Amino acid sequence: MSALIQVRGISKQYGEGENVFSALKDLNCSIRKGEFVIVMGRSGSGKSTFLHILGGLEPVSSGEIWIEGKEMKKIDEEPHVTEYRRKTIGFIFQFFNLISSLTALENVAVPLIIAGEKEKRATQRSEDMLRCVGLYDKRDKLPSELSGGQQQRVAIARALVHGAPIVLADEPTGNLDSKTSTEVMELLDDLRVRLSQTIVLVTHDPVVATYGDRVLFFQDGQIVYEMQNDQNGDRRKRAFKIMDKLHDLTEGTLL
Ligand SMILES: Nc1ncnc2c1ncn2[C@@H]1O[C@H](COP(=O)(O)OP(=O)(O)OP(=O)(O)O)[C@@H](O)[C@H]1O
Repeated sequence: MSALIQVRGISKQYGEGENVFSALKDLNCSIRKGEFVIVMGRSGSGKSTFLHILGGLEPVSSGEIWIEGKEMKKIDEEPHVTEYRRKTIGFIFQFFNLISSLTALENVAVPLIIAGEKEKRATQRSEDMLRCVGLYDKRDKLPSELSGGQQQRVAIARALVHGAPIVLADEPTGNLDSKTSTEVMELLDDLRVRLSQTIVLVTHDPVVATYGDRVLFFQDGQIVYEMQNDQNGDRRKRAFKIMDKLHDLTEGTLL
């Protein structure tokens, strides 16, 4: 697998003068095409900032990011950044962020319609995607008529419908119970393999983290440890190993 995302010495500062705060500090990493990368760390360690920067929602203060061999600085300006977000990135959030007045099908179709796809084709692709997440029969329901897990599956369908090579997920199971969380993770992992996507996922949950190929542990805006997950090993053992490491790094003050 070749490097899809290259992060070279990036830093991110918020504020100015005396109030300047460094959310990311000289951070380096490389993510391969098709990899499933988990980002963990205590609250405020810079996980969401990292995801937002990768997604083109925030610029870096210094350093370089290369995506598919292109330097992001060149992407960072309009109109390229909007196009980058539309074509290259699929976002999944903790609170689903579905549009409450639109049906499941219409929500999934939104990125395609915005990208200028004809309505008939957009509907067809969205129906196919809803089939993939097992919700075709709920296509005409509003978000309020769906369970939390179903809403997140609609959000996953929306994130993947335009075939983005990179999926960025910020605590996608943070609002779900453990059984639904497992279902959502199984689905995401299955789709990732079927659609050849690369996922970077932020979570506080060690069980969710077991789905990744690799776990990056953040502390004070830096990656302080990396763990390869043995996908053939026992999931419970993997979760304990991750939990132990988190405990070591945060002295039990993570959550
Ligand atoms: N727009 C902003 N202006 C100022 N400071 C910010 C801004 N966004 C984030 N920060 C600060 O940067 C640091 C990193 O924030 P970030 O949201 O990336 O952390 P996180 O690891 O995702 O935390 P959590 O697990 O609580 O979501 C925090 O101390 C936060 O207060």
